Amino acid sequence: MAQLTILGAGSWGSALAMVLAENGHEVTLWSHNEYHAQMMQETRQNTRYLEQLTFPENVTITADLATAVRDAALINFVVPTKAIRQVAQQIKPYLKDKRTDEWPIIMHSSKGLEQKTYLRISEVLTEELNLTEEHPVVVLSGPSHAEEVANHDVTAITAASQSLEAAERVQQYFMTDDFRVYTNRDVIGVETGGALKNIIALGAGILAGTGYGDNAKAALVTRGLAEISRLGIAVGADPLTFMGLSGVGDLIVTATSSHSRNWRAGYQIGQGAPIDTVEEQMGMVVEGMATTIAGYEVAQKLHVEMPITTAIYEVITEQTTPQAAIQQLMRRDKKGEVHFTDLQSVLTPLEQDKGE
Ligand SMILES: NC(=O)C1=CN([C@@H]2O[C@H](COP(=O)(O)OP(=O)(O)OC[C@H]3O[C@@H](n4cnc5c(N)ncnc54)[C@H](OP(=O)(O)O)[C@@H]3O)[C@@H](O)[C@H]2O)C=CC1
Ligand SMILES: O=C(CO)COP(=O)(O)O
Repeated sequence: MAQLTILGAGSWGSALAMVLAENGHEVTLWSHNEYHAQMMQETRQNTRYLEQLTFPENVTITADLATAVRDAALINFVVPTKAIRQVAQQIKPYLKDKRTDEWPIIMHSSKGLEQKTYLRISEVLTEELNLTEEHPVVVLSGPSHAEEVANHDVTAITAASQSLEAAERVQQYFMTDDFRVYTNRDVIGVETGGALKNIIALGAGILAGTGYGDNAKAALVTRGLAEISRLGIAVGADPLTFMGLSGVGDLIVTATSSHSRNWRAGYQIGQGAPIDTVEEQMGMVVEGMATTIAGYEVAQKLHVEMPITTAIYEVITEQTTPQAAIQQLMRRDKKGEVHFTDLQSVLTPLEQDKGE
């Protein structure tokens, strides 16, 4: 059995460590917090992030990055997006030579876009670890609340990579009777869907917190998917990916569930909580806040129309209220409902714009 490493001991890193361990692998779970690592190693629990889980014996928890990384056959980044570049820089000294057979699979299971550069996480890892086409990143993404995975509820998820072989190895490592993994080649689509759905989940929470009902939720999710797809296609994704687990699947699970930290943060905002306190109150990462900023900025840069993202951006930057933002969305010019198959023709003029 292989030696596999998870970097990041929050809720998702802990749940994924459990999945790998249940498949019989030797798993190392790394936390950057020495005290937290020691507590988890001693008590076999992660009471701070995922209390229902008991770590199997074959999970070792450490705060020592060299130990975590040196002999790993797979390194899975599961830290918040804002920490990805820093953690990649930290592991560099401990990685083996790329020319040897011992080079690990580099993968991530996080969801977001880097602030200011708007890079996807695989692009940050490729940049920092000088990865080549021979060693492409694998992305694990899809509808998967950590709590439900820890409870052995049934989950289906996607492993995407430019290398089908690498994606299939990840599929092999993770797949269990209640954790089903599909492979996919569209890394851009899978990462873009995973990142942008958090914006819409935040919006769905805001709607619920403000008092709107199911019609509004369905409208938001459906039109949200249209704009996620529009931006995704503009950056090179396959439109069909947004119909899959990492697209509509993850959007449904996040925008309709109170498990979702993004939905809950939105709900608090809709209820009138001060926006600058919402993330801290959650005590866990709320990726949608930063992704809304990045998503809005990149849409502006690429001239992609994203009215819902713009409305949520204006709410979280306190330029408008949820009620005023919803009114503004409803009073936009009359439109036809553009189908996904038509999106490419809609985008062609935008593509030309980009080239100017
Ligand atoms: N939870 C879920 O159900 C799912 C989450 N994801 C994604 O996985 C990623 C991680 O989320 P999740 O585990 O839920 O987040 P949590 O908030 O539960 O945990 C975050 C973890 O990252 C650690 N961390 C924070 N900053 C750094 C840093 N600079 N260096 C190293 N470690 C750091 C935290 O440590 P400490 O608190 O000790 O500082 C904590 O262990 C996110 O991108 C999320 O969108 C994807 C699918 C499902
Ligand atoms: O990505 C997730 C489920 O697939 C988790 O979403 P939250 O970060 O909103 O909890």
